[in-house]
Amino acid sequence: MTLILQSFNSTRMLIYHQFLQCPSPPWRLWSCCVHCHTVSEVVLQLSDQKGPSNNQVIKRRRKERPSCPSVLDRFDEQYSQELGDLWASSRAVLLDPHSWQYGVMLNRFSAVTDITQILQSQGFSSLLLQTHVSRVLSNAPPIVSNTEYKAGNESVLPTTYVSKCPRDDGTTNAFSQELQLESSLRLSRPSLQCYIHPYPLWFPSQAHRPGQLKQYYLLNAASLLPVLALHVRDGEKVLDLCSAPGGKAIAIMQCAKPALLCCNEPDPHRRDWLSRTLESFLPHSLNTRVIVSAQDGCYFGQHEAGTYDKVLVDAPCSNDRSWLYSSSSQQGEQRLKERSRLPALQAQLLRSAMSAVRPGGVVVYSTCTLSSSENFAVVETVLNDCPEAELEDLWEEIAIPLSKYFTFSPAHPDHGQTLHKPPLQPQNSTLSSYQHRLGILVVPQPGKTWGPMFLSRIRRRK
Ligand SMILES: C[S@@+](CC[C@H](N)C(=O)[O-])C[C@H]1O[C@@H](n2cnc3c(N)ncnc32)[C@H](O)[C@@H]1O
Repeated sequence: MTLILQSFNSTRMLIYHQFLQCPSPPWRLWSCCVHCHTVSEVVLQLSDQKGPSNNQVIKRRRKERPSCPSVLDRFDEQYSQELGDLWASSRAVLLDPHSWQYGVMLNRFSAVTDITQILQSQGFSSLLLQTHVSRVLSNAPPIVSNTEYKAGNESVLPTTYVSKCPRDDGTTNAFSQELQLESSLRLSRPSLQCYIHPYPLWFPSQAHRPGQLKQYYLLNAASLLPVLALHVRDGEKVLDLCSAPGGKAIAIMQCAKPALLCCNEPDPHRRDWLSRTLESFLPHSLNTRVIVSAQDGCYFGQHEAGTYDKVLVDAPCSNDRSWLYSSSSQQGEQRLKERSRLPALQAQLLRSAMSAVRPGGVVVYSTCTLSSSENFAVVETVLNDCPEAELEDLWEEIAIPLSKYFTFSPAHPDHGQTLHKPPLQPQNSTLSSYQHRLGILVVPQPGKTWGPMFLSRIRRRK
């Protein structure tokens, strides 16, 4: 096992996890958990089972990239007004990429048992399994049985897989039996599984392996909330209106067996990226049910009015995390200039989604910005324009049960576990309680660095 830490300039380094040697074929992974604010380069050495000659060195360079001053100034001005006290701590998180946490979403179409073991041994725990939200989702009656799944060849997870992961003494243990049970449950009852760590642990992304599906997708765990809010059921027709690079499309396919998932993306480069994601995570047998389209989402609803049961609008927005690290001040300023056009585009996409959904169907609108004009204001505009739009409450269903993991605005003043539902007067925010009822906003905070993520759910009246 080799772990080389290079170029660190402080003793503030803390390694708080044991190295783990995983016996799973075809590769061995030694991994470690490093928490360090000043380490600028970490080299992890991975070795496959064929021996040291096949060693592969993976370098992870954490560049100390400066934030863009003009973007930061604009955010300071706007978000201190909109978020009040929450902005100072959120700002600290956004300005410290070393503190960012990553979620690991498992791919149920791949063999994931070994990954589950690795994650659990490293202190990752399942985000959604124990929550009210997942209970709501898993209470949906399983329409397909285990055998139907296998006949449809939609999972490559053999039921005997865990027997290939013996204990050191060659026997299988209670843990592997538990995993076996979990595996068969996953087959019979699709469920979204995401593992998170309390610390900002880096987990390696998976390279393309010809003929094999990827086992997991790394993401900001808050990105799963819009998918949970969509409540996709087996047999439904679903539209992912702004789909690339496809993280939420993959998450949708973990939750249920839709009759159709249409992934729309007008930008050709991003559409290629989307296609590669779908290919890497979904089996060929789903090719007729998961399709890619290339329309301008603003007009999608005109062409396919009333067609879909569920529509996700994960809109283009000022992506706060990435905008703060614009590659040059020129790029940052250009983005800020174009920012004023976003609310109109977002409202147009949301209107189009309201046309594409059938009466009684559901639209979820989401962004990854804290900006109120791209979040609450867009939803408010469209509600005013569409008499058939009916807002649904996400506080009881998502914000309150998941407040252990995410900080939602308005948070309790002490930033503790308790969350105030918005009809109560917000105490540390300048947004009105009416605005807060338009959706829920995940605000990155120390220790819960997920977000920014805004989501709102609207039902089209019958
Ligand atoms: C926030 S990203 C979507 C992320 C994606 N849902 C995921 O989870 O991986 C927004 C996407 O909307 C696309 N987009 C921009 N303008 C659009 C339009 N007029 N119609 C549809 N999509 C658009 C962008 O190219 C971008 O890929």
